[in-house]
Formats: sequence, C-alpha cells, structure tokens
Amino acid sequence: MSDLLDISGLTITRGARRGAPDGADRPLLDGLDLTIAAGGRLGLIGGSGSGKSLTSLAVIGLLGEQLTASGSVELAGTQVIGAPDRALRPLRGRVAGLVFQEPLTALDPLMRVGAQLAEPLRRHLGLRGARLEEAVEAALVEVSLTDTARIAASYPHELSGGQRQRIAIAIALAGRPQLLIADEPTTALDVTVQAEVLALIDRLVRERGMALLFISHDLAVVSAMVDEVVVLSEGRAVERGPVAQVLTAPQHEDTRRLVASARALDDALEDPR
Ligand SMILES: Nc1ncnc2c1ncn2[C@@H]1O[C@H](COP(=O)(O)OP(=O)(O)OP(=O)(O)O)[C@@H](O)[C@H]1O
Repeated sequence: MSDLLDISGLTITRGARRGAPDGADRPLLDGLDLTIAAGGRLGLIGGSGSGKSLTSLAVIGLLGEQLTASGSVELAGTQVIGAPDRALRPLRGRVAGLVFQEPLTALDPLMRVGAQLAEPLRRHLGLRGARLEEAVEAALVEVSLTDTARIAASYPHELSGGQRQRIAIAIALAGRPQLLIADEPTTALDVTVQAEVLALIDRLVRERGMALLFISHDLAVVSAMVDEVVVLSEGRAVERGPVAQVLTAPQHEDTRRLVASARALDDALEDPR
C-alpha cells in the first residue's frame, strides 16, 4: 500500500513558474523527501525560516502565486504539485486538516465560533438542522471545551488563546481528515496551556487513528508528540531518525543547537530560579 503522504524531491523557489526574474535564487526548500503512512507520526523541526511552514502549505497546495514548487507531493494518491485548485479543494479538510500557530488567523473575527465550526461540518458531512447543532456541540466537547453554549455563541476575541486553538483544532478535524498537519500549534500559547493542547492533539490523533505531521522549532515539544523526526536547515533535510537518537546524538550543527535550547528550557522549568 502506498503512503498517505509521499513527498519526494520537493523544491520551492521564489517567483512564478514563468519568467521569474529571480529564478536563480537559492531554493527556499531544496529536494525534501519524507513519507507518512496512514496512522503514522512524523515531526518536522528546524529553526526560523528553515522551510517548515512552506512544507505544510505545499502539502495542501496553498503556496500561493509567488512561489513555485517542483518535485512530487502525493497526498492520498493525488499529485498536489501542478494540480488545479478545484482538484485540491476536496482534499483540504477531508484528507488533510491544518492547525496553525496563531488561531486568530484561522478564525473569522466577525463570526460566532459555533457558526464557524458548523460550516465545515455541513460542507464535509452534509449535516443540517438539529443534527448539525448536535455535531457542533459534540465537536466542542471532543476538544474538551465546557460551557459549550456560551462558547458557541462567542466571537473569537471573547475566548482565551487556548480556547481559540481548541476551536481551530475542532474546525481542522470537522471533515474527519486522515492526516493532521499541526504547524507550531502551541507556540503562541503560554506554557501550561501548551501542555494541555499538546495532550489534546495527542489524544485526538490516537482516538481517530489519524496520521500526524507535527511541525515545531522546539525539539522538546516534538519529542512529546512523535517518534521520528526530520530536521530542516535552510531548506534542506540535514538529519532524520528516531527522536531519541536525534536527541542523544545530534549530527548536524543546527540539530545540536535545537537540542541545546530544548535542554536549557527543560533546566529552566525544573529549576525556576
Ligand atoms: N510567499 C513567500 N514569498 C517569498 N519567500 C517566502 C514566502 N513564504 C516564505 N518565504 C521564505 O521561505 C523561507 C522559509 O519560510 P518558512 O515560513 O517555511 O519558515 P519556517 O521554518 O516555518 O520558519 P518559522 O519557524 O519562523 O515560521 C523563509 O526564508 C521565508 O522568508
């Protein structure tokens, strides 16, 4: 059986496909290979600007006009690169759901969150009326939100950052995707809320048997979520393997730096003086 996500030789450059004046630029992402089997988990780590978010956007064909991708990205057997938007729309939310760092960017500030959650449930699952209302309530409960009537009637700015990220997760999962792409999902949250949201993602991925592509600059966070990692540095995969191996015997200079900063954070948490 083929993998759920199969990325091979993915290269991203600045400039539109035709007549790009700066086409000779160094690629932003350079020949990335990675695969995730159904139900598998992979971490993608790297410093700022290493190409993590570009990878997540490339998976669902959302790179935008200014960037050109080459190589191959197969998502559930569909070639994403070069595919027209109408061919990709059915994959978004249905095959792969995305959670970003900042939930406010994923949420409409002018719409009550219950209505925002109802929209993908209606679109993907065809629910209407009382069944749709029940599904909204169940989705809020599933992401461990209590006081669901108040939350559903709230606008995003009336909720805490953690509550907003739970809503964004519920929206990403509304179409029951096979793959969750979580791009720095807890970076904007404070530390205690971070741990709760990580535990939530871990539980949902496990319960639903989803695959997970977990993206972070924080090796400590990644190691709580996945067993295998790929380390990106300046658009290249410089190291890959089991988390334990990468943590204990980092080979690349960038990986060593990520390990050192994860240790420093651990020490600070253990000895908060
Ligand atoms: N639309 C774009 N046009 C031109 N360059 C871009 C575009 N989007 C991203 N880049 C560049 O591509 C590189 C990789 O960006 P990316 O957002 O993937 O980094 P990242 O690893 O996710 O970093 P961070 O952890 O800071 O979010 C950066 O140098 C960035 O400036």
